[in-house]
Amino acid sequence: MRQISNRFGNQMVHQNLNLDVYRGEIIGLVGGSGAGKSVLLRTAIGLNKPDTGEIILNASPIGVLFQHGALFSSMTVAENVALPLIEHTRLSRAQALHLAQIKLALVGLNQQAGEQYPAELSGGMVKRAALARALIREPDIVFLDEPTAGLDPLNAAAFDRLIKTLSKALGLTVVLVTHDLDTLYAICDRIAVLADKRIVAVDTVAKVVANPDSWIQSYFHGPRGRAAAHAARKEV
Ligand SMILES: Nc1ncnc2c1ncn2[C@@H]1O[C@H](COP(=O)(O)OP(=O)(O)OP(=O)(O)O)[C@@H](O)[C@H]1O
Repeated sequence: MRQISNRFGNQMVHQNLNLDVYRGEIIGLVGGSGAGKSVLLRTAIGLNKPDTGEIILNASPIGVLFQHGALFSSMTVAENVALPLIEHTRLSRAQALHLAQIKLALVGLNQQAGEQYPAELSGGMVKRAALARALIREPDIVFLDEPTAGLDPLNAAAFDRLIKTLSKALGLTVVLVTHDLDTLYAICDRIAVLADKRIVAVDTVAKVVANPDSWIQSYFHGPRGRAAAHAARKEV
């Protein structure tokens, strides 16, 4: 991202923002509520045209997991996962559904789950299904908006592991927006901090945590930040 600016009315959300994402890394984007993380994600994937600047994306296709999973309730889980193939390729419906089952297996969902409707699955299973859909066109890069939001801690940790395993096994680049400090410590190779309309720090977790910026200090060294850091150290 080069010199990105986004303005809504007289509200400037991003101003001359720059960020590089490296191939194969998991990079976490953090920032306060309303800092502009979702807008930045939408800009990166082309859903929002920035007022200035450019996105240089050497990847095609891309995969996206939206904040609320966004599966269609009137379709089965497998039909949801197959949809991008049905829309963007010449595969038959049967072929697309077959590939959907394979992707569902990759994220740990069986055939029976594929035949159910989203409302019949648990929150964790819906997230997995949404991830399978994001992966269905074999993207080089996926954008995940708060992937663990709404999951209980055990399911959130399992979903973190799944993202990391898939990223390393498939060489997949992952850009994720998160408020989940455990996710940051557990799976992110680097963290980008969005504050004051730009990326104020981008580095490994250890280096970002040591950054003297006041927002970073209060975010990572508040009670929850300390607990997450402590838990991460214990795991190592
Ligand atoms: N389409 C839009 N029209 C007008 N204002 C918008 C639009 N989209 C976002 N905004 C504003 O841009 C700012 C950044 O919003 P954004 O959703 O990116 O924040 P965020 O960092 O993702 O927040 P959160 O962590 O709470 O999800 C907010 O003040 C929001 O009201």
